[in-house]
Amino acid sequence: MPMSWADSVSAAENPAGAPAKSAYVPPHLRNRPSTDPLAGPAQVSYAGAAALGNNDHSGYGVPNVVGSHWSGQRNEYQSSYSGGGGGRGGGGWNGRSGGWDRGRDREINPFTDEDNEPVSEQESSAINFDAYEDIPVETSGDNVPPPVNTFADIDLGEAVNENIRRCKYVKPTPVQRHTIPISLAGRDLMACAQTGSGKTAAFCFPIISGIMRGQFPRPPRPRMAFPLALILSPTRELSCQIHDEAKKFSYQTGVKVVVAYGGAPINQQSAVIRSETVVPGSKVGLDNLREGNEAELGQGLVEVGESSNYNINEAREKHEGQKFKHKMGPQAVDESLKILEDLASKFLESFKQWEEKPEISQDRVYATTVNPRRKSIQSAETVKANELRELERGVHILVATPGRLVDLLERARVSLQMIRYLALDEADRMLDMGFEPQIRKIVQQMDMPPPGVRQTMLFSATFPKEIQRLASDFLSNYIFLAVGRVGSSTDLIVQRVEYVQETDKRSHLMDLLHAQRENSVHDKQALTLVFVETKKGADALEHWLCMNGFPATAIHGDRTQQEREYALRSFKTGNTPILVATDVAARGLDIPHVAHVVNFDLPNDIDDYVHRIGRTGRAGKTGLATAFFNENNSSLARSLSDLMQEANQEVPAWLSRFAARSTYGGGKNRRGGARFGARDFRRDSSYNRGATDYYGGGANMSSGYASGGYNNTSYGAACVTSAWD
Ligand SMILES: Nc1ncnc2c1ncn2[C@@H]1O[C@H](COP(=O)(O)OP(=O)(O)OP(=O)(O)O)[C@@H](O)[C@H]1O
Repeated sequence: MPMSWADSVSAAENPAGAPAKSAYVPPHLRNRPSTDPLAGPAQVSYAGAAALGNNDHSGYGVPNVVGSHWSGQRNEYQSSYSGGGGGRGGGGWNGRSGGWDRGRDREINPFTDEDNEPVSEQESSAINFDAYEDIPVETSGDNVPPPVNTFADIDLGEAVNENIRRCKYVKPTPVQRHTIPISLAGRDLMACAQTGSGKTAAFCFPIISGIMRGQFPRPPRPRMAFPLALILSPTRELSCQIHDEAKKFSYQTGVKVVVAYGGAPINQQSAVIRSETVVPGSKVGLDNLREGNEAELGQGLVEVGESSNYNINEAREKHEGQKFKHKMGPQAVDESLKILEDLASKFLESFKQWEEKPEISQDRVYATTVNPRRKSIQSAETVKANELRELERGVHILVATPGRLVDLLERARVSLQMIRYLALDEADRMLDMGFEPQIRKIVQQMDMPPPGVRQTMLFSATFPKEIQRLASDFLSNYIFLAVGRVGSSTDLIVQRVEYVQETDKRSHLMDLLHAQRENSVHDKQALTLVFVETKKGADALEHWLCMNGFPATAIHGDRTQQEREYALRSFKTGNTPILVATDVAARGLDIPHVAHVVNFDLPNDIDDYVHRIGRTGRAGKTGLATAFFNENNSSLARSLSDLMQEANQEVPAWLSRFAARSTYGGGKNRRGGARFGARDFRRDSSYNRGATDYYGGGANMSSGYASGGYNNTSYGAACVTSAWD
């Protein structure tokens, strides 16, 4: 007879009640010391989303959702573990004998990673939860599960609870209080909450907990990954960050998280040799060469040649052992670049052939190409053997950027047919013009179960209506949740706008930085993030700042992955406390101690502004954002002025005059109708006109927030049509 998850816990702890036969053990219960070594593990039944109170997901019983394909799947799921465990090596979802258990033994403790030093008690208590107390919350949709107040109110499982303690999260943030019960109930969700308010944990906790509770079939094919959950995000850095967070939340649970993102090297070691010694951001690399460090090209080459053992031999023979010795003049540098160029084409050649012959060793095969403009080596295409190996070992949660995932799907490295949970972080960005085709391909045109079978969660701080409309294709009878005003910035960020002509921007920035330096003698960790509009602009400003004695680094889409990672690390550690960035760093990145965000160039869209300034003022901490505004930004004046008013910021009179003159621009969501992305687009009268009633015969809007309530706050203040009007 099937047991509930809670029963299985007690059964595992009480061997007397355990079935005699070997049976499936949820990952979080494996490796627990048993009082009776002969007792078999507990048997659990599938208790996925459908069984957790979801009133619209009938799980695999959803009739005719996509025809017989899914009906067949359902039978398979039901039968896979009946009778308990069987099969391979005492269970383990990935079908590898003892795989998860061994993996858990070797699991690196993410809480001791030097990049992720635990937050001190003092720092933790500095998180100002009071800042969130009166935050307006609105939910709409059928039967919205009520929010919880504490983590103890939610049954996430002891292993996750322990990790929450390790993270020093004392209580859930508002978005977590509302979304976790909704997600645990198996409901689809479109959630909008302010930057830095804890959305990552809000989607990770229920996914991890759901996987721990669930019972899933073994993957049908070896050498192909069949993740149960997919988390998509728009940038490599954000995917890595989510991966790091998810690893912490799932530590010692047995749930395995893998990240797949484009452009990183297969082998960090050889990549470091190439990128840091030979040519990172060209400048540093070439300086390295000039200043006497050895460029260990020969060594890198040998590694590649030996492991790929394929077509690279020619290049290897030619260059093996070559080292570029110190004090290289410009001529030697040019010469080295020429050799690198030659190598790059060889690598590319080898890469192409490898693509056709995947049985060839994947170790350390990578392709590079030379970017002549910047005279640097760029990883054009990278085959990441480590990543592939990780995937092959089995994965529960795959965190990926869309491009890389499409690549893996097309090469049949990953199948989405077992996906139970789909989360899109920065969902509005993922569905705007740049990403939409890739997302549609992944979600609708591959083998992912359809809405209603999988559980889908979309998160962002901004949610323009047209994007909501697109997103609804991916959802089934979903709940819309808005925590804080949709698309607004948090009041924790002090926003300043200064009128600065283009030609004065640099000197103005210099003044700001000088003032900051004087004021922050004792605050060495304060970091400044400077946003510019173009990649070229980022390079130029970085260079200019460095020349003027301000240690700066830069991140943008033309930089190699190694350069991007290096820049971010250098910024985070405070080695270069100024980071010049394009919008590639605008979303999601959670960098402690960013005290000041400068919009050197303002973006064209107010949502981008919201995300950019949201790199400061996170998790209840305060921050400062300064924007340089001039005539070129006129189209943003009105939405910027409104946004600032809503966040109780002082709006300069000159900006109000600009705003009065201009119509709405700078924010597609702001045009027409209620502003600030307003609320659930299904509540628009135009939505239901002549259309099927989304709520199945009568909208049931509920304001999910009991205490406070947004009507009691100042958010509907004079002059401002808030999202809640
Ligand atoms: N319950 C909690 N208690 C304390 N800190 C928390 C809690 N939940 C999350 N945090 C911290 O808050 C910070 C911001 O979280 P997160 O990056 O998930 O924000 P976000 O809402 O996704 O922001 P963005 O919109 O910019 O992507 C992180 O440092 C995270 O560790």
